Amino acid sequence: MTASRVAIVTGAGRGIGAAVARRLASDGFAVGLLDLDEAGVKQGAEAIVADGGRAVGVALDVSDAGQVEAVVTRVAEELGAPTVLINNAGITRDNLLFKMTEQDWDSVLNVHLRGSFLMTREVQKYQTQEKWGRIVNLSSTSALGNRGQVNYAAAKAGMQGFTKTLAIELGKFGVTANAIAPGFIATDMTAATAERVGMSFEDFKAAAASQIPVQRVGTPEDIANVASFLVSEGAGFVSGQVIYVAGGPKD
Ligand SMILES: NC(=O)c1ccc[n+]([C@@H]2O[C@H](COP(=O)([O-])OP(=O)(O)OC[C@H]3O[C@@H](n4cnc5c(N)ncnc54)[C@H](O)[C@@H]3O)[C@@H](O)[C@H]2O)c1
Repeated sequence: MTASRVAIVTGAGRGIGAAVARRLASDGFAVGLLDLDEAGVKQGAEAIVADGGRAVGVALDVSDAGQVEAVVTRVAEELGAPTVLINNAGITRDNLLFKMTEQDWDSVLNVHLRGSFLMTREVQKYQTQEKWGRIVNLSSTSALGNRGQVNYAAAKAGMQGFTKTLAIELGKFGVTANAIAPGFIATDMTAATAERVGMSFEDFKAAAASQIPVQRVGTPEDIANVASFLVSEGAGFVSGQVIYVAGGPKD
């Protein structure tokens, strides 16, 4: 890999995004860690720098066009042209359809779809200029349908169509776009779901694991491993794909 490549990871303050940022740094990328949680990304960037890597952590709301433009420009100035983008920032606002508010709907679609659109529109300027790029979008097994998640399922299915279209439009510039669709990954997001349904996280994970063919829930590193491959030089002929990382298909 060219040592100077720069990656941006959104939602890098914790969970999957933080693990992907650490992994890309150890793969040799300079990493811009972006998140609403400024303390989280600053800490993540400091840890990468302490390990001898290059990184910057910046606060950002991915659904705010002005902030996206300013922050991507800042990362480019501090680290160099960002040519890898991991659209990972996400939220859930679960409710059955009849209880779901417009706010629940709008906030989830805004972070996942509007946020990924704004980030990608900004980063593709550098990718098309450099004639090389990698985009990885976080979808979910919920894209196939999940009770209590009409908003999230719609957003995560939307991420798949978004990804395939990016692959078609940007391929001629040497840019690939793929989606990772995780199953159950143990993070604060799934811990919050456990709390909401009134279960301990340990019991919730055990119940989930019993339904997964490999009999365990996933870790953020399981996702980071696949992201690492998709952004590598060797993955240049893989584009427009959705990779399910879920311990096997639904039984
Ligand atoms: N955990 C799972 O089981 C699972 C499964 C499938 C898909 N995913 C997806 O993977 C991604 C990461 O999930 P996670 O489990 O690490 O979640 P998480 O809640 O632990 O972390 C998400 C991060 O995104 C940040 N974020 C939220 N809204 C933002 C915004 N508007 N701008 C910038 N940052 C924002 C949060 O501050 C947080 O640090 C999400 O897109 C999620 O939907 C997770």
